[in-house]
Amino acid sequence: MPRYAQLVMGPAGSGKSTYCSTMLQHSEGLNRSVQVVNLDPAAEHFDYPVMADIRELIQVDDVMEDASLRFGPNGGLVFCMEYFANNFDWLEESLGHVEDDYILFDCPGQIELYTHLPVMRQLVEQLQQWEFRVCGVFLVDSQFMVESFKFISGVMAALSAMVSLEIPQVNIMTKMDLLSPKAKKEIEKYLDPDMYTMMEDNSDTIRSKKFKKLTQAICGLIDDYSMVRFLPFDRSDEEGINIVLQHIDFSIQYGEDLEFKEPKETEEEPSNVNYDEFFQGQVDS
Ligand SMILES: Nc1nc2c(ncn2[C@@H]2O[C@H](COP(=O)(O)OP(=O)(O)OP(=O)(O)O)[C@@H](O)[C@H]2O)c(=O)[nH]1
Ligand SMILES: [Mg+2]
Repeated sequence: MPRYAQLVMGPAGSGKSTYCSTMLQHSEGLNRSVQVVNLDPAAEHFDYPVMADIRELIQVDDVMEDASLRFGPNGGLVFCMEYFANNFDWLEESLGHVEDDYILFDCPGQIELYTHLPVMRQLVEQLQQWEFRVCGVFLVDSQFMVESFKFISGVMAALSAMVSLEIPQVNIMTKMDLLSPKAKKEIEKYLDPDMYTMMEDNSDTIRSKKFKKLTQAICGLIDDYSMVRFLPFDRSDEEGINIVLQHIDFSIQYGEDLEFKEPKETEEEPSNVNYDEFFQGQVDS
């Protein structure tokens, strides 16, 4: 039986932990069993119950306090993640093995983890060895995507995660509820972008010829290969959350091997009781 995982990634503050707790609640509503693992050794608070927490293995504060290491917060986090990569047996033990496992991994926000450090790729390879089908979920804050140059850098960040992890990836624009109606309209063009038009709209602002050419080449590459698309995510919109979940499920073929489960009987009982009472009433009268 395959197991399923979402690797929830993205820059600091992009909404990863909120996404995990929203997705967890949404899945519970669908009667689906989903668990969350916190992989952020610097996490201070999150509002979901965890199946496992990396802070039981190692914490950034402890690393920073260590006089022989002398790390700051960023170096400390990288150290923690490397320590984690050398101790995957901790994760194996914490995960156990439940039938139809579906696990969300809430990852740290340091962008270098997804661009050039090997840790996340090692994690993906390890999960695949444990029979997980892994989907990368890359979150970007929609507030920072409403201008085309910010958008291009968001696309590049998502793209570097895609290239370095080599797994299916769903890109998401978070915090859509915070956008004004005007910005919401504006952002539609970024969800399914035409990179050529976007580049032309802004080519006057690029002064250097070399940069103009480079931006043109990057935009062309992204457009020609349909490399990056974004799905909107509004934590209050159940239908939208479902669309995101369907895309992810599809990319890891979730559901194909599932056996049919009888619906829970407890939900049926009250209506049966009412019928019984109704018919009893008919007989009595
Ligand atoms: N309005 C709104 N706020 C959100 C949404 N998602 C996240 N936030 C807020 O954005 C802030 C950061 O969210 P987190 O979920 O902690 O982001 P994160 O990516 O886990 O942050 P780090 O782990 O520090 O990298 C919090 O104050 C959240 O309440 C959203 O969809 N809508
Ligand atoms: Mg977080």
